[in-house]
Amino acid sequence: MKGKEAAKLFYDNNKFKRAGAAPKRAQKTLLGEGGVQGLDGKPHRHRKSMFMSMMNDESLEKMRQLIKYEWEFAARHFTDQKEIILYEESKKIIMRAICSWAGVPLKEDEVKKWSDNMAAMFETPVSIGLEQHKGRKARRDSEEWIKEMVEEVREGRINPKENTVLYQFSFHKDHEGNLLDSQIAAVEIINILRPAVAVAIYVNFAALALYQHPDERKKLAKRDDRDFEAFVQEVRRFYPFFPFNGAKVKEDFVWNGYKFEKDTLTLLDFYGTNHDSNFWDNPELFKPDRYINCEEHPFTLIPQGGGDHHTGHRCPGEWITIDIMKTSIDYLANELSYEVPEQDFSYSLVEIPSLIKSGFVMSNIKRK
Ligand code: HEM
Repeated sequence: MKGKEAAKLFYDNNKFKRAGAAPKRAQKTLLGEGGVQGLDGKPHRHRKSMFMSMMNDESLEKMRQLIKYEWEFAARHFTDQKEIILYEESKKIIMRAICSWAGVPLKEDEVKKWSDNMAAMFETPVSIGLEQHKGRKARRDSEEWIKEMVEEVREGRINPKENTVLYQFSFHKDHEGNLLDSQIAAVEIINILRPAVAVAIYVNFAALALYQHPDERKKLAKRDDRDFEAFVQEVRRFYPFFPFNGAKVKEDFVWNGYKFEKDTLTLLDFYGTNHDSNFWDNPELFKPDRYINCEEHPFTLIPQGGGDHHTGHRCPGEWITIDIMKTSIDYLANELSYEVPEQDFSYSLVEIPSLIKSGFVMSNIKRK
């Protein structure tokens, strides 16, 4: 299904459930088992509140400062190198910032190892053979790493600050008042780290958009937050990322003449909804101006899901995603000068996730 009305239906908790909707292969790599994505009803709302409580103003401001600090640190090193692959560098920048924000200790010489592990989980969810094996190993290793950390926090052997993800998730009690199993707490902490690192994919698409739309890039020189917001929203709408999600029908019902039978897996086409010409004017054009003075789009701009963040499955990481993108775009548009050598900018509309083939190579980087 696609489009505004279909999205409203998909996010109706009386009609659809998530239990049993995710394929095993994705659970073994991308999602993990026992996490918030597969819960429904009260257990879901309760677990979701654990994520949402971390997304307050103070905490988001902290994340903005951390990502700026990490970009600044990385930018200094970019100027010593002949060229860099933006995708590889931004995964490390984000991993440092998100671990620091989440209270997860990460040694500098382990940044690459663990950011590669996070990436392997989202780069392989639909793959088979060796690639699938790589994703599964990354999940096993990462869960073991974080599970041990949760146990150490509980035993008082490491003491993260109270307002961090590591502390809050380690001591979170479920809707029946029990501590989460340490394995599940690990799955949920990874549900913060892994998708944050995946924002590197959007950073890459933003770099491509800046390169291919120099007039839009010029607008960002004024550093007006409204222009940054519009640019980010258009990158999230225009480029492919998480193409669809699935849910199962709760009880038989009929909608617009279509019969939905209990337990039928139903997919909502996120990319198709973001490009639906019934709603979007010239959806195949990259046009950030379309967001100036317009209202919110809870069921039409759904790159990270739609509906309500608290009661539904919409991504709780949207604010962090947008903030990481804004800071990264500011560095790419205003803080750095660089050349973009000839390379393969193509990306697929059928692979999950869709990555720019070259990873976006930048050379001769200087501070402005
Ligand atoms: C790279 C950018 C991101 C994309 C494209 C993305 C996309 C999505 C999508 C499509 C969903 C499912 C929505 C649904 O089924 O209704 C989702 C859920 C989720 N996302 Fe994100 N996300 C991103 C970043 C983040 C970040 C930065 C975090 C955490 C800091 C995060 C944490 C989560 C969690 C915990 C869920 C499960 C929510 C639930 O089931 O209630 N995501 N995301």
